[in-house]
Amino acid sequence: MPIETEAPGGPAPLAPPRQAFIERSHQRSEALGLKRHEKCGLDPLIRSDLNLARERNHRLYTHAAPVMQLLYEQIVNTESMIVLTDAQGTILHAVGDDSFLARAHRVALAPGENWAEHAKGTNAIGTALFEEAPTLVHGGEHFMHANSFLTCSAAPIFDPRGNMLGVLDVTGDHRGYHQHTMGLVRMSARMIENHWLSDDYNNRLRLHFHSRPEFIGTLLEGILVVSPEGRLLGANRAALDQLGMSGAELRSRSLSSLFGTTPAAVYDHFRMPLSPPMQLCLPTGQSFFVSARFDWPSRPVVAGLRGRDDLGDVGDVADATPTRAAPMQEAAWGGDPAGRVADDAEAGGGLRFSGLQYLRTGDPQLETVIQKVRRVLDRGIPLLILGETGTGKELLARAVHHDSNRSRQPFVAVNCASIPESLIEAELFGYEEGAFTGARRKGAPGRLVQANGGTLFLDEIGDMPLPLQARLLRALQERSVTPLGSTKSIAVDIAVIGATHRNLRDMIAAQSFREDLYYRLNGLALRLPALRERTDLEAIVRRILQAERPQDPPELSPQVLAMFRRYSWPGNIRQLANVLRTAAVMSAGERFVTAAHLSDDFLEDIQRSIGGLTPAPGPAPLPAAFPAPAPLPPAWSAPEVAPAPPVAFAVAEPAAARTLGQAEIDMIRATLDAVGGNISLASKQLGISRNTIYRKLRWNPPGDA
Ligand SMILES: Nc1ncnc2c1ncn2[C@@H]1O[C@H](COP(=O)(O)OP(=O)(O)OP(=O)(O)O)[C@@H](O)[C@H]1O
Repeated sequence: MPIETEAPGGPAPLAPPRQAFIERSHQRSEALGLKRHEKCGLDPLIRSDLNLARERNHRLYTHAAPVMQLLYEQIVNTESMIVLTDAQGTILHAVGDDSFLARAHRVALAPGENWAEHAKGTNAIGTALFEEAPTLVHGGEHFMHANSFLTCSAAPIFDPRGNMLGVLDVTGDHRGYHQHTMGLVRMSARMIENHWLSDDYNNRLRLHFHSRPEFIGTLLEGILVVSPEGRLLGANRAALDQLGMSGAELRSRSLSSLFGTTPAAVYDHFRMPLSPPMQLCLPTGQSFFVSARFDWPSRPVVAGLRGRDDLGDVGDVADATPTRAAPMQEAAWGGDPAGRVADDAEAGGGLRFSGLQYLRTGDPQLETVIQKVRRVLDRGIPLLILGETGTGKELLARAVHHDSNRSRQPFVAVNCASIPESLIEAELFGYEEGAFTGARRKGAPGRLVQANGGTLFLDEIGDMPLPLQARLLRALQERSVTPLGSTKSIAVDIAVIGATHRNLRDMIAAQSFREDLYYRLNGLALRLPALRERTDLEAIVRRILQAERPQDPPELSPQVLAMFRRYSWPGNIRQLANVLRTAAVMSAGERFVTAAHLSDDFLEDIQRSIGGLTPAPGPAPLPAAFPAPAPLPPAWSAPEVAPAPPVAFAVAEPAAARTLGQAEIDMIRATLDAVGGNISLASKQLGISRNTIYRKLRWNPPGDA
């Protein structure tokens, strides 16, 4: 619901603490030599610096974008805007009503401008940065008179270790001030922080808690991240608030000193899928209800699990709400669709989590792949996984490791394309103390040695430079590694799984990949189907939505499902997961994901990919800082309230023009083709890093192009 406009006015007269807060900031502004009558001239970063700042803060924006969009829906048509800045106060992105964006631009409230106190004096962004606290600056409280037509509510955003990431701000005309805005901004900042935390620690045990059980799963819940040994690794702000501790204080504690329990006891409690939350007490006697989550793959689930839904809730170890019954389709594939298989050897005849079983969601091509893998499991046969980006190559490698008899040893993944060429050798083989300038003093063991006893996953193996291919081959054949700068070799016992989206045979013909290494890696080649070739799109969607919103997993409306089925998914399951992650947040509280919950970038992409659709009156105009969307088909333009029959798409328009980002990707692809897929050569020709090439060719979530 949009914010109601209030009668002109402002916040209640300054309460003493707020008054002191504002006065302190005015004193700082004066001490900085700023003048109240100064005109806020434009002094933006040059375009490339802004792009650099955006690139540096890409992750922040990825997490903030869906939240900003949600927030924008609340403030649309209220003469206001939403601003995201980095930790230095530079505006990275702004969205808002066109007319207000134009007014804000006149006082330099626009991307590329810096709003730290030293640049603009007292203002919500700069003062929130300085005070590291949510800040409201209204009308004449701004230091510079030119800004006194604004009312600004800003909240800092922190990572789970307490580092400042940036500021989220809602600014509007001061006559439209509404007391709820600050609350909305604070909650939105918390949402971004919680996303960040889940993303950082998605394979760790996470405890979700609150003193009232009904608040678990809401933005008010505290989240603690716990290491297998019981150390507290991170926490969200609600956790610190509830526990009354700083991040540093919390990190010095352990789960047992805080709550008098251990990870093993937590796992034990949540062994049963429908276990109620635990009740845990601080040493002070304050009591909390706690539920726990962790994401697969991380440990075997033992004993007594009964059938649950097809989603297997991806490692949820606690869920106070009952889940839906298993759909027949998945049950028909045999075993427990959540990935559990009977295993008498484990846990006294209990059930064991199977990574490969987890991947069976009904696609016959994948089924064949899994059958093949099962036949060679633990036979010392190297696997080579082929498939487009995002098809699940790493997930399959992890599943193989998980189900193998090496599962208790490390799984080490190395992405050969994302490590700078000059560092790959040291990264893989390690180095001795003082082996080269810039190396860590003590030396490093190298990934092959780290994987000893376990599995080494060499992702993007086609991007390994030729000289290193020879070295890798030698290490694999001799089963030993000699670190850089050392004369001693170290014996290693590793299972190797390679993966690539390239055609290695073509590379061999072009002499950019060694034939002998190819045969050494290719004991069994497995091709993962692209998402568009798979028949289990719906099952994968259900699984991802369940993982995103375990308490109330939404479903796709028939329109969206129809679109998804027709789309080509160039980024495969990674792209699907990103789209659904955003949609799950956007559709919070609703049963269906509709087109209104999808990002405009994605809708534009779909439109281009499906090949031109009937233009419609179009959605509400997009804020200036987002690229203008292509017109949407009628079914997408109005908010869907309930599912309706699938839409028939009429081909009426030529495909939309390429975006700048697409043109860039095309150029990278063309260059790569011209140099036979050699990333190093392409990066030299294009003047960009190997890393950038790699990143751009992966499907990136909507954000900075
Ligand atoms: N069957 C699946 N169910 C749910 N999520 C999946 C499935 N397969 C892959 N994913 C998710 O899709 C994303 C991409 O998977 P993964 O990294 O394994 O792909 P990849 O082929 O190795 O990609 P790249 O070639 O770019 O390295 C991950 O977030 C992964 O968890």
